[in-house]
Amino acid sequence: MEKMAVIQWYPGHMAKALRQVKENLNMVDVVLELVDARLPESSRNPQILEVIGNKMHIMVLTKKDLADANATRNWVKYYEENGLPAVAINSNDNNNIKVIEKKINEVMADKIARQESRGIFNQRIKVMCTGIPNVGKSTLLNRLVKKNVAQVGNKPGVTKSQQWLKAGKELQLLDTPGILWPKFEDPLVGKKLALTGAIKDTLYAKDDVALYALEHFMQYNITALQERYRLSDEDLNQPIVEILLLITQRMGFKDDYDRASERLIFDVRKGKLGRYTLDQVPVAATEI
Ligand SMILES: Nc1nc2c(ncn2[C@@H]2O[C@H](COP(=O)(O)OP(=O)(O)OP(=O)(O)O)[C@@H](O)[C@H]2O)c(=O)[nH]1
Repeated sequence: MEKMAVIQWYPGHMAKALRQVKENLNMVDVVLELVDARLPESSRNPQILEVIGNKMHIMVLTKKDLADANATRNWVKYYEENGLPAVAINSNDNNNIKVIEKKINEVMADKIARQESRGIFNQRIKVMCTGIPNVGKSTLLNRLVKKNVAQVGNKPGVTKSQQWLKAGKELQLLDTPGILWPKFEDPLVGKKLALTGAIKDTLYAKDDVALYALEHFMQYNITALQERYRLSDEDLNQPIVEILLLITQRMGFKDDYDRASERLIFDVRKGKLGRYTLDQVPVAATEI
């Protein structure tokens, strides 16, 4: 992934956003750490985690409608078993929003009880919403607030500043811009983030990401690949680069595999090859 190695994707506003998270942490009761259900671990920003420290926090696996349902269940179970409250949601479904509200109340129950024993009632719970770009922070906030207050975009980096919003009678929410970390130790993480739309499209080599997608679907959902691009068993016996060239031809793009790669990535993002989860739950994990 040559392009990724040389292009600067950690602009000033991300460094600033991380500083803001740090500065506001004392003001909030609970942090929602939004991760993409299709890649829960790869979309966890280690810098955000470091800043959050021991603050009470809830893992929110977004876009569960795009992820493999079984894998999502296992991820939620995995986090919960490791002492981290977790919920999976589809922000486009209002019913899912209640799940978050319930979880926040659950996590805050002890603190609320302590406040009430001191005669303090009806304090709004202050919630900070963090995560990488395009993970769905603004969409979730808009749902919780029940109006369009945060700007939503299907490309990363739409939210540029922080804002406090009131949600119902109980919550006060702080939106933050998406934050990526400066360097991916594992190049695979970069490919997964690119494939799912967390990195600007101009910042990665499309064919590299398309080849990764092909490898994933060859292993986990070969039927979807065959059906979508009319590939026979024989076609799939070829080296992966040859398969990409075949798909390019099937798409009618002759030898323009850059264009085909773009289309393939788009298809994966839109769920045209079915639901998928790129991160596998660790089998014998003891801690996170
Ligand atoms: N399918 C699906 N799409 C979602 C969900 N949540 C958000 N999206 C879509 O994901 C894209 C990004 O959502 P945003 O809410 O703008 O993401 P953000 O985290 O605020 O993005 P930044 O401003 O870049 O930090 C939009 O196209 C949303 O419609 C979800 O649960 N399911």
